[in-house]
This record gives sequence, C-alpha cells and structure tokens, in this order.
Amino acid sequence: MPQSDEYGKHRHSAFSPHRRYWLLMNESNEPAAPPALRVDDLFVIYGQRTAVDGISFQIDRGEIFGLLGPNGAGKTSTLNAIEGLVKPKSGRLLVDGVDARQRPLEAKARLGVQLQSSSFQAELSIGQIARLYGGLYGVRLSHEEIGASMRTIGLDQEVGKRFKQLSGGQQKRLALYIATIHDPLLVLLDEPTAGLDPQSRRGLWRRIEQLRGEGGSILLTTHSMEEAQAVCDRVAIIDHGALLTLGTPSDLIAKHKDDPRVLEVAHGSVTLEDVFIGLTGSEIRA
Ligand SMILES: Nc1ncnc2c1ncn2[C@@H]1O[C@H](COP(=O)(O)OP(=O)(O)OP(=O)(O)O)[C@@H](O)[C@H]1O
Repeated sequence: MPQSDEYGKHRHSAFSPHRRYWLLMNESNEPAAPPALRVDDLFVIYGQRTAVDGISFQIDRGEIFGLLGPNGAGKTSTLNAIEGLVKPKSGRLLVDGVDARQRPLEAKARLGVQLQSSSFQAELSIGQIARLYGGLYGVRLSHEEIGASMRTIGLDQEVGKRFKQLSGGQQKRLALYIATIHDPLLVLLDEPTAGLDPQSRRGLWRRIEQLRGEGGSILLTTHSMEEAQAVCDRVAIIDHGALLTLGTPSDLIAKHKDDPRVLEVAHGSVTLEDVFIGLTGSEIRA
C-alpha cells in the first residue's frame, strides 16, 4: 500500500532496502553498515589548476553534512567527483561502501543529485517531468500520487504549467523532489536554497530534515552560515581545495574561538561566520 509523507512523496515502502538494512543492523547490535559516503585523499585537477587538494571526510547514515567554502574553494568539484561528472586525479570514493570509481553505476544508483543549476526540459509540464524522472528511476507514479506530491510541495496549482513558467523557488522545490523521487541513500545538494525567499528556504530545510529523519544522508553546499547552523549536523570548511576544519557548528566555534584570525573579525561573541572568515580570509575571491 503506497504511503505518503508530509512533503507528499508517495512511497511504495516507508524505507528503501538500504535503509531497512541499516535499521536492522542497528537493532541487532551487529557491526554498523558502511557510512553513506567516504572520501579519501581526493584530488581533482583541471589542467594546471588543483581544484580539490587531498580532501578526506566521511558522512554517516542519517546525517546532514555541509561543505562550506568561499567561491572557487572546490565544493562543486568535490560533488562532481562523487557524482561521476568529473574524473578525479586520485583518491577513493565509497558510496555505501561501493567504490564509485570502480563501480560507478552501482554507486550512482544510491545517489540523488540536485546540481547548482538543476534544470529540466523547459517545455514539459511539472506532471510530465515527475512521470519522466520517476520512470527513469523505476518509480511508478499514478496521476493521483503526482497530484498529492505536488500539493505537499505547494505546486498543485502549477501541475499543468511548463517548467520554464515556474518561479526560481518553484523550480528548486521541484528539483529537490525529483532528486529524491527514488528514495536514495545519499542526496547531494549543490546550494539548494540559493536565491530563495525565507519561506521557501525553510520549506526546503524541512524537506532536508525529513529525509534525514527517514534515515537518508545529505551532503549540501551552502554560503549561508545560518543555514549550516540550522540544518547541518557537521560541517567542513574548505579553501583552495583543502580541508581546513571539520566538526559540528558548535564544535568549530569552541575549537577556533581563540584563534587570533577569528577574534580579529568577530563582532561580539564568536559565530560560525567569524570562524569561516577567520580561517578563509576576508579578501573577495575572483
Ligand atoms: N571545468 C573546469 N575547468 C577548469 N577549472 C575549473 C573547472 N571547474 C572548476 N574550475 C576551477 O576549480 C576551482 C574550484 O571550483 P569549484 O566550482 O569546485 O568551486 P566552488 O567551491 O564550488 O565555488 P562556488 O562557491 O563559486 O560555486 C576554481 O578555481 C574554478 O575556477
């Protein structure tokens, strides 16, 4: 019996096989399933430019992980390497324990992806897009299920509209829905709330938190320290392709609050943004 969730995705089961496995393993005290993502010593190089310079981190199951960094720091290149859109120079990428460089199709089947500028066929209606991408992912959606899903992401009045007729916020909401239509283990979101109004931004935060509540893991990039603090369990700050620090937002404040570079830019009590600016510098990036 299909079930619907608050955000309207009608699922044929509450949890995908990956998530059921994870829950079972935890209930029986057996060794935990592999992390959702493991990145080991990743290098991405474009010609003479080293975009990702030996980054390593891990994302646990049921975790929202934020990748923070100034423009050009290497965030998108890291995501692109995980998604198989660029070929790393070296390093290891394990998605749910599956080596994404050696078994890319198996790794990709576990991923949901929203690119920085996710776009769909301009002339297709929302309903057609949902059916098309559902079909590509092997998810069968009835007319009623699509209608109910659109209602809960606030697009039920727009179902007949073409993609090009949607506002930026509506396009982002649809993109996140499509990225998770197949119930992936790990969702990669490149600046998912950039350019959204506060209402839409919070709607997307709720959706992201809901995915975590279902056992999913999320890797997102953002330039908003408020967003990182509000939704991320842990964050990594990167710059010039290298990882500078990693931890929960409050850990990072505690760890760096006495750093002179951070104190110099702080106004009153130290914030995550002060840590970010202190570690990455104040100059504007090209
Ligand atoms: N296809 C490419 N060819 C050459 N250089 C590239 C390419 N893509 C990215 N770069 C360079 O690699 C570096 C990292 O870029 P990347 O897009 O990963 O940064 P980012 O942290 O996502 O930046 P932003 O916050 O501006 O999106 C930058 O110096 C960028 O100019």
